[in-house]
Amino acid sequence: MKERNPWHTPLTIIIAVIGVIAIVALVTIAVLQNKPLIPKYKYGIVLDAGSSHTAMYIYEWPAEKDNNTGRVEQTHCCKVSGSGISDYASDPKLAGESLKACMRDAERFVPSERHEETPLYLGATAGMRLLNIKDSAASDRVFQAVSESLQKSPFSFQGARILSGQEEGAFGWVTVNYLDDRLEQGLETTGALDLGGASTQISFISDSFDGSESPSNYVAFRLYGNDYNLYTHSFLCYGKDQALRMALAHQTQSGPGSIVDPCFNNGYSAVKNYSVLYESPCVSGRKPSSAPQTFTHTGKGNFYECQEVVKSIFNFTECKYSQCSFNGIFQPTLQGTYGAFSAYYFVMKFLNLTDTSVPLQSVKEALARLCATPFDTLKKQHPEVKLKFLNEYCFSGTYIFTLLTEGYNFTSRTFSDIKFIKKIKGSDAGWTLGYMLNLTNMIPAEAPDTPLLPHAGYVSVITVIALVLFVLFILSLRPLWPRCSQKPQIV
Ligand SMILES: Nc1nc2c(ncn2[C@@H]2O[C@H](COP(=O)(O)OP(=O)(O)O)[C@@H](O)[C@H]2O)c(=O)[nH]1
Repeated sequence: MKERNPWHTPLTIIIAVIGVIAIVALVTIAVLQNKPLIPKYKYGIVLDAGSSHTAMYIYEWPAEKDNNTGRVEQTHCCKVSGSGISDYASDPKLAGESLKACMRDAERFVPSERHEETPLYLGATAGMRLLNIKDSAASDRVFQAVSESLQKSPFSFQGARILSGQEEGAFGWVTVNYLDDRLEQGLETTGALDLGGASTQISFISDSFDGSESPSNYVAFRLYGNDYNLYTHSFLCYGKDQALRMALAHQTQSGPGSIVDPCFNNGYSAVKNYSVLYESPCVSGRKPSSAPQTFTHTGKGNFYECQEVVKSIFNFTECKYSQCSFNGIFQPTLQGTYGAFSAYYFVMKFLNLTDTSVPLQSVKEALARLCATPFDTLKKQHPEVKLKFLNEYCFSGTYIFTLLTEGYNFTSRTFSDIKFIKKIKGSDAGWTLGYMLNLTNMIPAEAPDTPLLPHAGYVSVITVIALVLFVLFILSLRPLWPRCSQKPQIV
């Protein structure tokens, strides 16, 4: 006769089934309870109304993670066609019209059920700062027109305003460090170098700076439980387009009918209007009293001579502080690494000079070669590059080199601390993300509480504990285990 399996008693089978059901239920509940919710995103839109153009950025973050960092990402960027809003001073309505195509784009990228709650900001930078200096009524009319246009969008329009240079510098620094996850983790921060069309910003933390020597360059932050004493300065008129105006103004002081410019390649020639050149407040005070209507601008392409012209737009001597960058502006000792973006990136990328491990002398030599290249050859070498940019690379490269080395005092040792960047983890480097994070209170002053274990770790621990409990439970029933397999003992 076949012997019965001693485990096949009704009691052990019932215990095993209940045990398995209990474990499955425990793990299922743990997984469902703690599973991140189906990603539902929230959105924010920032329009960067720059001097040369406007760009719209859409950011998204998981709805349930408002207070965590490293989670806000740029999902879309739309370049507004045409020029910057400050160029519409004579016809402000067109400034509002120009934004419409990108706003329609935003309606497609942001799910319609989120439209109403999505904040929409417009921040204007140095182009509008200059228009405001030149004609504040015209600047108000431009803001009126863009605000009316944005109010018609389905988003929650939060206003249009000019950012101060200090805000532009500080928010650029926040963006770079946020995207690099340096703020939440309390890591050493990286400085931010931003070169726009009309202004340039430098922002960094220096141990030697606590704000006492030059309070106007000081911004204090408390982020994720850490205090930061940030040095920041924005140089109005030292963006690359206004710097070029100042260099041309220097060369046309006497009102000549033509100039031969070492910062433009040999073979370049254009007729330029005196009144257009001198309309900017950066140079308007220097307009020659007698000059023809136009002048012929031709190039001769010489880096070393160009550097002399570029140096003439800086004042390196005046300084009432312990140390200065230029124009009598205090700057503490450079420290740490730097992310250089916007026009720094465009120009250095074209020049193939984004690798800063090359010696400064090699950068100089590359610039000397570029400036010495005849313009026709340059056009043949780069048929894909827009002429308005190609014309100016000799000037722009020389300007960047001079600004960094003579202006901010980067040396052949510290130059390699600069990284020329466009994006970090898919989001553009610039002030817009930092601006939105600040306005939506998305970076807490204190570090948020974090769960003891990550989700996967939590589920594993629960499963292991459940199994151990089950085994212990079975073992505790040992007295009930059938003993029929034991041999009868002989007494
Ligand atoms: N070489 C080059 N320059 C660019 C490009 N896009 C913009 N720029 C120039 O870079 C400068 C800075 O541009 P941007 O960061 O948009 O500055 P903003 O308009 O002042 O905000 C301006 O002089 C622009 O004309 C590009 O694709 N290539």
